[in-house]
Amino acid sequence: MERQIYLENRAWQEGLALMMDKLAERCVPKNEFVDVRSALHRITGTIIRAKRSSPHFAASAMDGYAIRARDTHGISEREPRWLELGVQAIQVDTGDPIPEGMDAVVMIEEVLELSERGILLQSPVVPWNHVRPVGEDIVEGEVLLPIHHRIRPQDQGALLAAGVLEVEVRVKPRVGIMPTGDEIRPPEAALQVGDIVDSNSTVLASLVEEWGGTATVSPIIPDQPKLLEEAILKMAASEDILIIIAGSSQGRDDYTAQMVQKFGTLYSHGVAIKPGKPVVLGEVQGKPAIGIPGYPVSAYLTAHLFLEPWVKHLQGLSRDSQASLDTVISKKVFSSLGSEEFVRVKVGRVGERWVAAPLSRGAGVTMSLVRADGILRVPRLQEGFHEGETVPVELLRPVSELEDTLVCIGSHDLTLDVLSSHMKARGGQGGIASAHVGSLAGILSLRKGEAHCAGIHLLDPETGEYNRSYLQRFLPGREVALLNLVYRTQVLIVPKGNPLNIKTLEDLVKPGVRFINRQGGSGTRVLLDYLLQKQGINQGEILGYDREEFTHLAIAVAVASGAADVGLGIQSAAEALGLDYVLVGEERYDLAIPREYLDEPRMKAMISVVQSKAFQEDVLALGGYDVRETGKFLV
Ligand SMILES: Nc1nc2c(c(=O)[nH]1)N[C@H]1C(S)=C(S)[C@@H](COP(=O)(O)OP(=O)(O)OC[C@H]3O[C@@H](n4cnc5c(N)ncnc54)[C@H](O)[C@@H]3O)O[C@H]1N2
Ligand code: MOO
Repeated sequence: MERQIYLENRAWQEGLALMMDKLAERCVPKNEFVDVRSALHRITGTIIRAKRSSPHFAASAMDGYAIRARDTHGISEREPRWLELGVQAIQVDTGDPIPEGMDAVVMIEEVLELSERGILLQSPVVPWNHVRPVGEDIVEGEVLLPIHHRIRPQDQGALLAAGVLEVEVRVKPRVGIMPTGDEIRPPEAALQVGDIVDSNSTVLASLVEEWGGTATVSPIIPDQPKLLEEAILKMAASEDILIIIAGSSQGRDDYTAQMVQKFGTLYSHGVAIKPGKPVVLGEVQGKPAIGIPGYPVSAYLTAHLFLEPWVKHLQGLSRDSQASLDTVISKKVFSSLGSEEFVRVKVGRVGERWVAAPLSRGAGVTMSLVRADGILRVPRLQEGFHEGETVPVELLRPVSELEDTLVCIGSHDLTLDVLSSHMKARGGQGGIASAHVGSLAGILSLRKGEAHCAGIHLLDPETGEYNRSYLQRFLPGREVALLNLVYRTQVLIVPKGNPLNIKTLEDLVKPGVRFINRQGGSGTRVLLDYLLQKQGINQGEILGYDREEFTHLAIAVAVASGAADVGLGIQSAAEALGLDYVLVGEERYDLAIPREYLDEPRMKAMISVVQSKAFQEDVLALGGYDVRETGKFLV
């Protein structure tokens, strides 16, 4: 088969419209009847009408006596009247049918006296007093639910009350999901180097369920045209929508587009989005066939853009519009011209403003989706957004949760995640939204009013003191508290067994030693530069001094993967990845908190967690931390 090298670059809306125009009329919703008791969340396929009235008999609305209203004409306080029990007054409870001939109810509290003879009343009663007439709630033939309504618990109640036992709903669209790739393994498999767990199938199947469809996941199909062909044809025979995961781009084993072309029609291979560009849009045997790119973030996003509309279409629905919020961007976002980019962001409210902090952009970083509070779209013809620009964010979490979130921008430390989960464990919804930009950039975020607190560890080379002088320099005139979070050990992170025998900073200039550095403005970088200067070591002689990463874990990963031989970072990052390390020194890591946020309930909740024993014990368990001043405000 001939390989097509260039992907198409039309707007994703155009790609979807192409598909819809060709297929929508052929793929139409179907109806079925289901028992109302198991119809929760199903979509009505027609107008649903009442089969009987409710109540279907006149019923007493109160506990008391059923009477004839006319028997009470002329009664007053001065002329009370006895009504004979069993003849003029019959005892009823709430919900009982009104006995033949009676037309009103008096409540038991309104009866002046009760004897064997009867009840004594002192005021007249109007007809239908405390009687629920037939059909008060529902009248036979009345419309109960419109078409295309998602059935809720209260709807089930009304349907049953109205005598509807079976309800006509849309048949759930059947989505076939086919994971492909020689390297893809089922979740329970023991993994060899190069193997990848099939996580996408489950994510896609769950999305399909959320959208009202049912998903069937096929076994994992290896990258062999013959097997792929068989599997696609089998899926086309039984499913309404076909999903082929991976094999969508240009690799040697990427066959999805060719398969779609061979057995149906290929409408578009590629659309102008990022991530998710190589998506395959087509039709096989009259069914929508979508080739979903293998990278997990790309898979999630393309499923939202192209699969959701089809699952909804087959139920007669259109896509729900996403709640959106105007936010201020905390960090410049670059984006390439020509593609619409979907950037995952954390969102929090600082003072009167909503702030969005961009998360990792990699299409393989599934945690960016787990952490994300929203998605920021950078339009095709724009090169990104400036820091401080106001932009709309589509929300992935309810606003109430975000209201509760503390925004912490600054240096990265593993204890921030522990802190966040302790806050949530105490019943707070929000926890901490942290963005890792380095200590100095964190202080600047405080200056711009974009964060409640900044994690900082900045050594003043003049005084050997931490943090305070930087606040005085960069936030002059502002009252800022310093809450100690931890003291932590900075180490040279080296591979297990320390093969290059690195002992001191001087070893960084040994021939062949490849270093990996932290970004300028990070406290770790300031510490490194301070120590190098003190020891008279020339930065220029360190191979890799210019290679930068943004977090301690990223440094540890670079060493673990062999991309570098050594980097400076915190001990807990080395321990987290099972690496060896050489002690360099201890440093102070504080949370800088402007005065005006100290009294906010979510800030008070955080401070009380920092001061708690349970939090400090969890921090110590990470290794490489000291909590001797944790939770203390330092001058
Ligand atoms: N030369 C080019 N290379 C690539 C291009 C390109 O335009 N030219 N596009 C890149 C982009 S963008 C994406 S997205 C990916 C799309 O990849 P494929 O759909 O072809 O999928 P694979 O290459 O097989 O896998 C990519 C990645 O995803 C993992 N994967 C696959 N299936 C699953 C699954 N079921 N669960 C979890 N993860 C899965 C797979 O192992 C790979 O790591 O191509 C770029 N390359
Ligand atoms: O477009 Mo791909 O989906 O970035 O990774």
